[in-house]
Amino acid sequence: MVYERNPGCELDLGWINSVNVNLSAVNELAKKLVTARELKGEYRAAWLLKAITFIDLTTLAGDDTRSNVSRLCFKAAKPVAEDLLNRLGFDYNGDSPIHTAAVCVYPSKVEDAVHTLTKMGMHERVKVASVATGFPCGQTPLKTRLEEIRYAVDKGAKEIDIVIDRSLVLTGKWETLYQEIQVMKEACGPNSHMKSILAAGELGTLENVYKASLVAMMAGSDFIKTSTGKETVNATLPFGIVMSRAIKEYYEKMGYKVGLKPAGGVRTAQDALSWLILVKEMLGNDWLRPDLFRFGASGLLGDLECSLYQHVTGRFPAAYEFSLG
Ligand SMILES: O=C[C@H](O)COP(=O)(O)O
Repeated sequence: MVYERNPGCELDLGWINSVNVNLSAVNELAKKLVTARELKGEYRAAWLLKAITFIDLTTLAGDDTRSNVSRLCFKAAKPVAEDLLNRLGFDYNGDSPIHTAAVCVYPSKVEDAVHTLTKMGMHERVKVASVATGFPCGQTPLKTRLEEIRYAVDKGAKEIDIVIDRSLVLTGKWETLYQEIQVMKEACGPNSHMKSILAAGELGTLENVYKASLVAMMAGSDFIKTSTGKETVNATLPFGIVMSRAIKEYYEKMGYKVGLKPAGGVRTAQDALSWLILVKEMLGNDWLRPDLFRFGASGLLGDLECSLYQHVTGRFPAAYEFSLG
């Protein structure tokens, strides 16, 4: 996976203040995306497999342990039962492309994930992502938030999912938001990719989601991510539409491709297909690569595997036939 780094640009308040979102057009498009996901036949299997390669397989729970993080890593490295994968024409030998893009854990579990993936020889292919900066609320002092990033990088995280301080968006403090994200990017250092979680469900309006997306990109975010998974409203298609528009506009003006990561509540194969169609329609095939698109999900993989099984056998799997992970 080759990352394109976003160097960011100066904060452009004129650009931010010119943002205007047509709510009914966004909702209309979101409805169409739900209808468009009814893919059939071979295409469907190919898209389901592709969806697996975009997952940041996540565990962000208070009871995470070294062993459940290890299990997560095994599942990330071999996400589909081997016999099912064989029936789809793939295997796990050599350079199998079938693995998730990353695992995503708390900073204190980064070392465990790096250890397991290294032992499996998969650490170059399955990245270790860590949430940081007072996840999920981002309400700790900036100094502490930056230390958390440095800790996770030091333990081997190659991707850092920061959370923004939503109060800065709600009070229109764009300069402070920009400066905070900029120093967070610096703290990630030259080798760790930064995803900025906007927590769109807490930003009040779609216009704020658009503006926060632009500020995050101007400050150098390599990805913008919808949600932490802990808000009341997480990854919705309207958020995805608005954030994709912002990504496209940023690309057209600045020439850098920033990635998109819907996260939180993406649980079914149908949800995943809607997102893939959204990205294809709004950003184009260039974005359908793990370095530019991810799903942050703890439960999606099981349903993708189940749908692949159904595709191959024409029936739902019995519980004993494979682990849904
Ligand atoms: O960043 C990833 C999210 O926390 C995952 O949310 P989820 O558990 O609803 O899939």
